[in-house]
Amino acid sequence: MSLRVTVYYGSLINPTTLDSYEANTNCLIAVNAHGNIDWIVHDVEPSAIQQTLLQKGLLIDDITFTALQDGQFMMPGLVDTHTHAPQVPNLGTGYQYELLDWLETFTFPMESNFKDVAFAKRMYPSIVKKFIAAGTTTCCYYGTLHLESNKVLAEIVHSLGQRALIGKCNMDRNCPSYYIESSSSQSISDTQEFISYVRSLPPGPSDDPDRPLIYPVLTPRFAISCTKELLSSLKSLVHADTHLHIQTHISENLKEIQFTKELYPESDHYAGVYDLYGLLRNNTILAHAIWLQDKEIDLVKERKAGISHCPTSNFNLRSGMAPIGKYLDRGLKVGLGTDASGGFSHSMLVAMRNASITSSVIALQHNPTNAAIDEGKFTNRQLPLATLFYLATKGSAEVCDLDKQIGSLEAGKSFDALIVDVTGIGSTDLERQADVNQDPRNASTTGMSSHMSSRAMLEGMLEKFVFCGDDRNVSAVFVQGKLIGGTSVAGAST
Ligand SMILES: Nc1nc2[nH]cnc2c(=O)[nH]1
Ligand SMILES: [Zn+2]
Repeated sequence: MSLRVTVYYGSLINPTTLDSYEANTNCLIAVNAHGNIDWIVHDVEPSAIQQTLLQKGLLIDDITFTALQDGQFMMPGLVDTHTHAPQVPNLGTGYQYELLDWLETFTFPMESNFKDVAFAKRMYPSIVKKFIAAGTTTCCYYGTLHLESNKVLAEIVHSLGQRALIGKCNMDRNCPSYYIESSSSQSISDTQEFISYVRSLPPGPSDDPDRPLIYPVLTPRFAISCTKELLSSLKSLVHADTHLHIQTHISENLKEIQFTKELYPESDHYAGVYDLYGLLRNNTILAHAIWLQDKEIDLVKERKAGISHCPTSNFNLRSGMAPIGKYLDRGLKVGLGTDASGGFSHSMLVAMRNASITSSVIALQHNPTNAAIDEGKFTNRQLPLATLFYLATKGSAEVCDLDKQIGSLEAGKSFDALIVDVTGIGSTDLERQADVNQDPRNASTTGMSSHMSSRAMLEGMLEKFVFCGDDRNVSAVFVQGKLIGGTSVAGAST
């Protein structure tokens, strides 16, 4: 990376709270040589750019300057809080089954292929590139149970420049004989080796060990697939390592919950099992969480663990609809996950759409006449665009306990960002809006757009991207300041 400061100029859409975001035109964002954001200034007219740079101590000749084009805006990168890299070859298949049969029939057979390291080396590069092309700058990956193939996954993610949490699955019971760990002690020693391996990878463009690209994440697959002996060992491991992230599945499917109850009669509920083994804390990511009881919600909140809402998968496997509005009103941290291949898409845009549909169906169930309701801000209501945007970025960063560093574009944070280009999505009106957005002086001469504020135009652009966009609209993907993907990159492909 060049030692020069890079300055981006254009529209910026940035999440702020659960139900609001900033949308500003003519923003300058300065990114330093380590890929961190030095400063952001809003509403700088083109004629004032040089003066603004001078005030910041920069000469235009000393920087790399990139101006966004009409129809483009910057936003923080998407953060996928839950997906399975080795299941991507199965995308779109197997949805005639519910969770436990689906695991047995489709998922374990596919994952077991990754025993072969050569297979992992062949498959993982294109899998990771798919997530990058979709605008996912940070991804929480489940790997398989295989130590060496998980190292391959970590190496590939690292070399492609994506930020990620990567976990080696722990699973030593209730799995088929061809895909199960030989003992809890083997599971633990492989896990320890994997954690050390990931932590020994170079930090990446930041050059800062406190901002690594890849984090290890402890990954007990779910309570059903772990013996108590294994969970006890994992407890000691997490107790000794408070920085270690944890991810697992919880309360996804009613048969799964029943089986968990039978295996762990000593616990009051599903969340209680994980709590008993010290697995609920501020850096724990709990995937699905569809059927949490009230006391589980309280416990998860008290432990500051986060929920990964995986609505596409929840529909496909007919697991249920997570009451995300209720969780938000109860103060839980919530992010979104694609959960490939329970989810049929690697794209967080698809997760956002299905989160919207889930909330709409819940709203219709509870309030079919759309009467005024008085149940908190989000409970039983359709989630607005601002909330979907927040969940996919800042909310997901909170769930990963990385919100000090990523999730929004702010001075001091890493420049993990997208340049989105919405020209060509659906409506020529939008292109006219985009023209106006770039130069407000055009507003009086551009048909229907003339009465629209730049805020309204940017809202329209974000909405179009979320509901109608795809990889083709992701022009540039930056992680820690480095351009790692997007359609603007020569040879970009998925
Ligand atoms: N959706 C989903 N749920 C799980 N529970 C345990 N393993 C899995 C998995 O691979 N996918
Ligand atoms: Zn999953």
